[in-house]
Amino acid sequence: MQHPVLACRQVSRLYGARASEFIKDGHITTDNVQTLQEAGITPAIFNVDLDIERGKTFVIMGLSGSGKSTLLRCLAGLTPPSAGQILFESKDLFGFSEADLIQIHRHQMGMVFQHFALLPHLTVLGNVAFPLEIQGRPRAEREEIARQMIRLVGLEGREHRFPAQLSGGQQQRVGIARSLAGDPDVWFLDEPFSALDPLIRREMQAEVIRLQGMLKKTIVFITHDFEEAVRVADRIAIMKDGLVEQIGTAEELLVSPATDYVRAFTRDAPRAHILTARSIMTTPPPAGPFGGEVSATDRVISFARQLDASSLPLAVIEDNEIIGAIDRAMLLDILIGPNAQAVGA
Ligand SMILES: Nc1ncnc2c1ncn2[C@@H]1O[C@H](COP(=O)(O)OP(=O)(O)OP(=O)(O)O)[C@@H](O)[C@H]1O
Repeated sequence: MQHPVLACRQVSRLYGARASEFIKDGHITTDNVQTLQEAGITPAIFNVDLDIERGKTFVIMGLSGSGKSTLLRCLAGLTPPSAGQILFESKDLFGFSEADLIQIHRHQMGMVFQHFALLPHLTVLGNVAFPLEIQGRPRAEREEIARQMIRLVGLEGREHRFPAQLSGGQQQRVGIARSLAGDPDVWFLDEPFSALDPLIRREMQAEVIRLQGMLKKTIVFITHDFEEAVRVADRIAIMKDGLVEQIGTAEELLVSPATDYVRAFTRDAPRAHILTARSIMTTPPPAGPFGGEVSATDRVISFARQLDASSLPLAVIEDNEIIGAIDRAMLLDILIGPNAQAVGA
């Protein structure tokens, strides 16, 4: 198996005047979060273990204050952990010299934040070319790359505008183009779209998916919106009070939530878009007849109409074999959730 691009090994970050009393030889001296809290310490992240695979989109989710930004900043080499190790390409990220870390930031990592952080006195072209200027590339080369990036995010023709002359969505496109200009290996996006209107937000999510399809970056994406996570993620980590509650695909989180918190977090998820035939089918399948066939990996949304119109169950196929069946009565459970209750009930 390929090594992960980024990994956390027992990573914690503590805040508070007495934090150092609880750190010895690179480890936290207690497993008990409450002990830390009683000493006035905030474990912004606590004993986090995770692997981020190459070319995949890893989403970090959780409510405000759960530790998402701290985790991202540790992964990006911006905030050193109080204990544990961040591995970047299997090497200790905070073991690099400051000069090497600067080179990693310039050449291998790109970042987009919620507030676009564009340079107001530079044009779109100037903003997008800025990281290339820092890299020391010649003017002609950086302008050519910047123009390509501007085209990539659909802002052609607006190269000479200033940030204040752009809408929020357009500004964030500039942020995206700028973060990609240096051709980073890892692309960090910290709630990149939460300041945008819902419609623009969906457009930008589609944009990330489109860019990811073309560029195959490794992405670390923070959001507190599960629907957004479902749209962009390969895998999702759900955080609560500095702890990672569970890591899995959206479907794994829905089908086998590890904690009540994860179950509650995913309660309003768009189930038909997430669940596949495999995770809802009954086995062994009945002898038939069947009203049609679906593949085990098909999402419910793709065959919901066919199922609704069929009085017979659908056969679920894998490797040319019938491995299960789905009937119409299941559709309601999926669409409204098996334990849904009327409001006020
Ligand atoms: N520099 C700091 N000094 C003290 N406490 C901090 C610092 N940075 C973060 N914290 C605390 O650590 C916890 C996690 O913060 P963090 O910003 O990582 O959460 P978050 O999930 O990103 O929240 P949000 O969604 O609101 O951005 C919070 O309780 C926060 O107050």
